[in-house]
Amino acid sequence: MSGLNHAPVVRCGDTAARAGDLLLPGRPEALAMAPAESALIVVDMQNAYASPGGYLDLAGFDVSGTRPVIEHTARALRAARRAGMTIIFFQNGWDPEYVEAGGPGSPNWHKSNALRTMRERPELAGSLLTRGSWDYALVDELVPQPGDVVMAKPRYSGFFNTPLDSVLRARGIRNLVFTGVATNVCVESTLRDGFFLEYFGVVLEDATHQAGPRSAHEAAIYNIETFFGWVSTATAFEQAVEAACPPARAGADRQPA
Ligand SMILES: C/C(=C/NC(N)=O)C(=O)O
Repeated sequence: MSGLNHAPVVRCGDTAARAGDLLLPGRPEALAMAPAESALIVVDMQNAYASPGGYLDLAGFDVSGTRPVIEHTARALRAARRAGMTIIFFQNGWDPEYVEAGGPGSPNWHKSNALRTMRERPELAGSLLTRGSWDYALVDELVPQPGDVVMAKPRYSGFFNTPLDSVLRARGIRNLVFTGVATNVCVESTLRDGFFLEYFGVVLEDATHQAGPRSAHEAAIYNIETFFGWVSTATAFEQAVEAACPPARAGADRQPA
């Protein structure tokens, strides 16, 4: 992708890049990150947000552009696994009684388009973003593997009322690489909160999709690039992993006959 800078390089702690670092081209600068200090955060790749017939679709948002997001997230997952990074899948939603969603005393009750849609269409009551439902489930193409962390979140930010910060700190993680839906809601909210908590956040822009018009995605990317973090692509991430972790020599892992 054009526009991704290769220099200068930013590294958490402002130290020089070290052997084994991923050197990720990005905007406004490239980032150097040790895989052991980095996590791939897959935000809400649930049927609700990425599948026709899911919540966003039913609420009138265009989800026709989410297929490439699934594909690019799958590629980022393969690369992150190869690099040995921590992988965190978020699932947004609430208990079947919607206690965690908050009642009329919560702004979430008023602003959540999922809750509003269910109030407007009672036949959908109990089905949107409800734990245990098809809508809540991750898309079939993105299956967590043993060792991945799957975390529920009840609000847009992955840092709010979740163990995310303590899980990351316990592992010494400083860099967060984001994919998922929606760029302008949960991805941006989580990356922003991470910024305030001193995490270095980078979004893979081709592995995200907005809720709303394309200009909402562009505005979120602008905010991230200009104020809160860095912007790269799934392809650049794959290539950075490839460069840092070259494939084993052909035959090197064969057992002796
Ligand atoms: C609009 C919306 C976005 N969620 C997200 N995962 O970014 C919602 O949950 O209502």
